[in-house]
Amino acid sequence: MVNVGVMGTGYVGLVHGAVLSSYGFRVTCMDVDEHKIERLNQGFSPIYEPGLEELLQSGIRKGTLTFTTNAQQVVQSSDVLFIAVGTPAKEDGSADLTYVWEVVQQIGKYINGNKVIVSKSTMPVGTSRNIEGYLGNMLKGTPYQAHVASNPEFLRQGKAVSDSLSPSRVVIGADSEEAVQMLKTVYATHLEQDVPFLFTNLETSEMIKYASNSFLAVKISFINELALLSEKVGARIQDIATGMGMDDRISPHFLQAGPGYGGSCFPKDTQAIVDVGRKNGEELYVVRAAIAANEKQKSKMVSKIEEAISFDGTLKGKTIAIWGLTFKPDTDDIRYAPSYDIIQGLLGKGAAVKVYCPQGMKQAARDWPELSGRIQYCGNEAECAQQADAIVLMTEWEQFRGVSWERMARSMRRNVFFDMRNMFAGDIAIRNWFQYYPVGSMEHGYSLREAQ
Ligand SMILES: NC(=O)C1=CN([C@@H]2O[C@H](COP(=O)(O)OP(=O)(O)OC[C@H]3O[C@@H](n4cnc5c(N)ncnc54)[C@H](O)[C@@H]3O)[C@@H](O)[C@H]2O)C=CC1
Ligand SMILES: O=C(O)[C@H]1O[C@H](OP(=O)(O)OP(=O)(O)OC[C@H]2O[C@@H](n3ccc(=O)[nH]c3=O)[C@H](O)[C@@H]2O)[C@H](O)[C@@H](O)[C@@H]1O
Repeated sequence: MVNVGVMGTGYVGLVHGAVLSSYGFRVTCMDVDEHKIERLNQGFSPIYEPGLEELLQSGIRKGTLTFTTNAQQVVQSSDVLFIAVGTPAKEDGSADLTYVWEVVQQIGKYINGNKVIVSKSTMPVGTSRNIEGYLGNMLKGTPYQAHVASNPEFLRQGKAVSDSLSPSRVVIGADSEEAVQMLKTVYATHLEQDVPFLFTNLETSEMIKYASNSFLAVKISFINELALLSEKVGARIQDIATGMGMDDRISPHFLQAGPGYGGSCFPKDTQAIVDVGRKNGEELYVVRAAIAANEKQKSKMVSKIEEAISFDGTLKGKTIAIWGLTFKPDTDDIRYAPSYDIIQGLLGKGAAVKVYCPQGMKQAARDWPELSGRIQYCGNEAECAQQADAIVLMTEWEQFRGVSWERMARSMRRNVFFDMRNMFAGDIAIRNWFQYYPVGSMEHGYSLREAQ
């Protein structure tokens, strides 16, 4: 039986480790964060991800899943080591590989046999080759070999467990036959399930990851720009997306207009690939435009709110209720969430801001200290809406479907609803109580009859 080590227990490492343990592999997950490891050893998931805690507890019970802060232990007890640490953006947009190199140095220091080293983290092209070179040097004069592979992760937060159990594809970049064979063993279940596999070299595999995320970001920015135009010319963005999506070559996915993409990956990965382009003398104009359009989208949303509710020419004295802080539903992650920019924009224009989010409030209080004392955290949607002039729905949490529009509206000073996700675009009831502003159609001129 193969022993698996995973270094880094974030959204990717933890889910990956838990899923592999459910296939019966003996998995050790390692992290430098002692508090996280302590919680994990008690069977608690440090992140909110549907289905994860059950999987963790089952692995712990069966004895196939263990957690440690000891790098030596994980390196020496594993046949295959997955690197799943963060690769955040630096100030200049390039990927910060500090954590990756910390891990690689630990592997070089403690390696005690032949190992397969697999990058799951998203790393700029050339990084795996550098890791191969570094470990090769470290192992000179020993009988050991480090077989390096790139195996990018494509899971989505909020669906991380199901995406890991049934991935869209498995991409394996490797020159070494040992690495390929090891990964075929680890992913035997996916091979049996006929999940598509792509074998390629290290560089191509690294690029596939950035290419995929950048392309999705381009798609979102494209539809968002058309949404802004649609609001001016009387077209309806959702119907445009439907019409475009009927063409198989375009596909209907990732054409949902909104306040701009966020999360820990699209913003940083688009910047990182532009940086790689520059360093190699190739300006990536399309990706750069997607980044610029995303920034524009967020500031346009602030202007839209300002124009609609500054009946006396200012946002000063207006209270705005923000529903949803996380960058998408079913996650507690607020990294690069568009809600942050919109809150800052509204505060900058003098509005008072109240917020409610089913999962993101603890994180916001911790990670956005500059907002502390400037926004009011609320216990639920109703408390947030109370005495507000407008509600701005930033994240499409399903629980928002359960609210009573009448109750909300009656508790507010004014009844304006900005639906940044078009969650209620087809809902007649909300229009009985609110002046309703979706993204990408000419509301509130969009009448009840048209909505039917
Ligand atoms: N979050 C996501 O949905 C996806 C992320 N990715 C990529 O996967 C990588 C990891 O992302 P996340 O899981 O979101 O990151 P994360 O920030 O949630 O977790 C990273 C973990 O690595 C740990 N760490 C840092 N230095 C370490 C060291 N020297 N040894 C052991 N552990 C260490 C941190 O304490 C943290 O727990 C990134 O490159 C990201 O771009 C890829 C696909 C999806
Ligand atoms: O590399 C990563 O980390 C991951 O990044 C994204 O996954 P994730 O960030 O979890 O979330 P998405 O569902 O892709 O959404 C990203 C952002 O785009 C926005 N979005 C998405 C789709 C859409 O049509 N419109 C839109 O505005 C979402 O609201 C969110 O803010 C990719 O979808 C994953 O395949 C990839 O593995």
